[in-house]
Amino acid sequence: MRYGDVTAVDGLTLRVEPGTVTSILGPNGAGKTTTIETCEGFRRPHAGRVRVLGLDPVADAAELRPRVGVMLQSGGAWLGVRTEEMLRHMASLHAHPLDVPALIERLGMGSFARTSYRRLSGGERQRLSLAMAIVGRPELLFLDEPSAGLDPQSRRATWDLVAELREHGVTTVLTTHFMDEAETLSDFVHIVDSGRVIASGSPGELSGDGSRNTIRVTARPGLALGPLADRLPTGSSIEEPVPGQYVVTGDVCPPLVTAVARWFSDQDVLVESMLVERQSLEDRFLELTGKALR
Ligand SMILES: Nc1ncnc2c1ncn2[C@@H]1O[C@H](COP(=O)(O)OP(=O)(O)OP(=O)(O)O)[C@@H](O)[C@H]1O
Repeated sequence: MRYGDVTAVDGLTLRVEPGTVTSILGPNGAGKTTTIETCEGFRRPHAGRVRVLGLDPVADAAELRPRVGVMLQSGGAWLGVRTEEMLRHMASLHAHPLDVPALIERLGMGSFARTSYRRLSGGERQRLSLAMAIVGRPELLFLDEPSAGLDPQSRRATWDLVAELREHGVTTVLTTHFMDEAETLSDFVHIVDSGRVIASGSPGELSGDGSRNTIRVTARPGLALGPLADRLPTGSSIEEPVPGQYVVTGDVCPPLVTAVARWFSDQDVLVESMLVERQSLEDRFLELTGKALR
């Protein structure tokens, strides 16, 4: 996908399994929104093939519309319309919509049900957009930064809703900058940078994959580490950054943990504590995409 000279999405390949929650992560400008909008049929790809529920999002838009829920990054409602009115309108476009008052109650929108869109706060608009996306009981849901600007309560309510929809077999594809959101909600995560997928997997696989997992050992200070360093596999290292605190860095696997424990035992040193620390999804994200601002 290009905008003039800018190639926003560049040979990106990803597949979403039915009934799962998939998160697309990436720095600002990575191409997430463009990807999602292409799947929603709002943009026609310049090259490549996009299929949504087996259909072409542009050519088969009429067939897809009732089956797909879309939450855009910006609004989707017109300024003068009241919250409940907008939801009732959306519901009227679908054959078997959710009950509007129940949805308003479920998403805590009662206090602004009669407020016009123009007067809604950013978070209230977000909640209305989410409600608009799900009121038609979609099979597939696209959520572009669903919890941006939400307070913690609304964020949790959004997470609960996505998890509940998943239990009912709904497939969700979302973009987010919140790593905890991706970690909590997703079955699969795709990290996108410069219009391409650069890493994919479950949140556990992605964060566990990294080279920055550590074993932290507390024991008698000042041990000579050379002999242990010699026993460690290539790519691992050990240091004592604080007296009595030893840190082994590398591909932390069960044999490495055993080797480290055995070495301390061979020195007749009592290990006071030993902790395996896995890097977080955020650590992995920064490792893959770099720390420079975009
Ligand atoms: N309408 C447009 N016209 C020109 N360039 C655009 C347009 N929309 C997006 N771009 C450019 O395409 C690239 C990808 O943008 P996109 O909005 O898909 O990124 P994103 O990953 O969703 O970013 P963010 O996290 O900031 O929302 C960026 O370089 C952006 O400047």
